[in-house]
Amino acid sequence: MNDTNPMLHLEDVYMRYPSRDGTPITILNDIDLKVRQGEFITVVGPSGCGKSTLLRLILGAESPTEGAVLLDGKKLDAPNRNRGIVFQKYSLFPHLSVMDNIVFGLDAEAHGMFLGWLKPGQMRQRRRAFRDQAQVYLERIGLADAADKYPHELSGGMRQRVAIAQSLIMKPRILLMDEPFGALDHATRTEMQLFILEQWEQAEMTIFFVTHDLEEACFLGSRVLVLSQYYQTDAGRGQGAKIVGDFATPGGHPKPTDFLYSEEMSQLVHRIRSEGLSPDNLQHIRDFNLTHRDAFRTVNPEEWQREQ
Ligand SMILES: Nc1ncnc2c1ncn2[C@@H]1O[C@H](COP(=O)(O)OP(=O)(O)OP(=O)(O)O)[C@@H](O)[C@H]1O
Repeated sequence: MNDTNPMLHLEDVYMRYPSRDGTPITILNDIDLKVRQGEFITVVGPSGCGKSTLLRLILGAESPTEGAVLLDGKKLDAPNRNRGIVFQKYSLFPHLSVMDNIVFGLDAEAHGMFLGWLKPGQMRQRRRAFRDQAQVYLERIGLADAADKYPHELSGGMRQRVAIAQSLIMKPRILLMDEPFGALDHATRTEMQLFILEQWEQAEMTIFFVTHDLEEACFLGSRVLVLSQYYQTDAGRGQGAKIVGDFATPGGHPKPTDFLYSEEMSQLVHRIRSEGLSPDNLQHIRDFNLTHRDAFRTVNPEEWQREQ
């Protein structure tokens, strides 16, 4: 990686939120992360450790309490078309057709930029051009015949395709995906994994993809980041999450589908698990080796202790 000149640099980032009694709680603790253009970064870690917070910082929806998020060496501005986001649910407007959902971002942007000086005829022409562009994306996502349908008429997988197209049409440099396939059944999920790899290849984007599924993280990512708040430092027990693992995935990228079932992949999953996380077994940040089976699902310390 070109570490000296990364596209995105989270530089010594701390994120703190006020707790109920007003004292600040550290969520992200000194995150330093350099990312180059075109990486497919998957992010795993215990529930509540700060994965979505990390995405919000990269989106520019929030600013770090300390440190900086730099894009091309400059402090990140407010969210804009350079950075798209797809959530597990609720990315679509239920009252808009598939076509209008996809066109929405372009329309909103044009409305903000051109209102007041475009003549009605020009606006109509521009809108037609947007719809033509959306049609290209509809074909790309295999939903060319669904332009006039509404989200409630679509399956979960189809809805997520539309949500992805809604982001892609803005041609973002960075696509942020927060457990986008978490609500899908196994078959649809596999189909969507191949779909996003295809889109990533075609659009040459950088992707951040949060998931609780380690297999998914290893299959999709060119790089897997492990974020966790369970660690010790020389100063005592850690506060807030750090990046405790940063793995380049083998198998080339995008990987052949049979990588999903390969020995190489199960070794990587095992390695991440064994260098992973459990609240009961705090390790020094230098030598993580935490092995609870649910480490990457739910590790709320009280819950975990109750389960034992
Ligand atoms: N605006 C906020 N104010 C206060 N606390 C917040 C705020 N946003 C997030 N948090 C807290 O920050 C922590 C990290 O939340 P975040 O949603 O980033 O974790 P996560 O790893 O994405 O969780 P999950 O895996 O469950 O989706 C949580 O304890 C959450 O309650």
